[in-house]
Amino acid sequence: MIEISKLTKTYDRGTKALKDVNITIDDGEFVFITGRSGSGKSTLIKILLKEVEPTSGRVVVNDMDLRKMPRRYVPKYRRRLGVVFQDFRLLKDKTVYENVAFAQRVIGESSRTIRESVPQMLKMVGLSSKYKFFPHQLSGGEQQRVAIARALINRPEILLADEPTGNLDPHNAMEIMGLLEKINRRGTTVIVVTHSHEIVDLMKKRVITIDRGMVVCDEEESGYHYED
Ligand SMILES: Nc1ncnc2c1ncn2[C@@H]1O[C@H](COP(=O)(O)OP(=O)(O)OP(=O)(O)O)[C@@H](O)[C@H]1O
Repeated sequence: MIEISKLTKTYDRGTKALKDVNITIDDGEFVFITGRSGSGKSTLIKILLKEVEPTSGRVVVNDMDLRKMPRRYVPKYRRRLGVVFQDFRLLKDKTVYENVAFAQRVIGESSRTIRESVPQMLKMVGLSSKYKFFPHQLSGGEQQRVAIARALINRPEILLADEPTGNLDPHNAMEIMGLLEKINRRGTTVIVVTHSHEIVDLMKKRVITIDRGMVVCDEEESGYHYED
C-alpha cells in the first residue's frame, strides 16, 4: 500500500513541483498518473524511489515511512520496487537472458534459481525464443518486454512504469499495456505514468491527473480532463 499525504516538493530554485498531494494506492491496484509536461509526475515517481527528498509531507510505502528510512536501507528498499522507463535502459552488450539474469545476480541469487526463474519470466513476457538476442536486435516493444521482465524478476510488490510506451507505436504500446494488465492480475500493484489519452481511455482504470503539482482529478475509469 502507498500512502501519500500532504506531500510538497519545492526544488532549489523555487519551482513548486508538488503541492499538498494526497494519494492512497491499495495493494493490487492498477493506477495511471497523468498530466501535461512539467506537472510533477516524474517528481512523484522519484520521491517514491527515494531519489528525491520531499520538502514536506509523508510518504509510506508498504508500511515504510520513507522519511524515516535509514540511508543504508535505500538500495534494499529500491529492490522491492520494479521500475520501467521510456528508454528501456537495457545493458547493450548483454543478451536478453543476461539482462534479466543480471538483476538476480546483483542480489546474490543462486545460479540454480536464476536458471529456473529467467526462462519462466521470459515466457511470461513472450520472449522465450529471443533469449540469445542482444537489445539492438529487438523491436522497441520487445526491448520494453525485456525491461519489464528485468523489473519483475525479483518479485517486487509494486511496478512503477514511467512513460513505458513513450517510444512505441500504438500497436506495441497496447501490447505492453496488455502485459502490464496481466502482471497486475497476478497480484502486482502497477503504477503507470503516461501522457497518452488513448491508452488511458482504452484501459478503463483509475486515473490520477496532476496539474501544476496538484491532484486535480482522481477517478475510476478515466477521469481525464486536461488539454495538452
Ligand atoms: N532537479 C530539478 N531542479 C529544479 N526543478 C526541477 C527539477 N526537476 C524537475 N523540476 C521542475 O519541476 C516541475 C515538475 O517536473 P516533473 O519532471 O516532475 O514533471 P513531469 O510531469 O514529469 O513532466 P514530463 O511529463 O515532461 O516528464 C517542472 O517545472 C520542472 O521544471
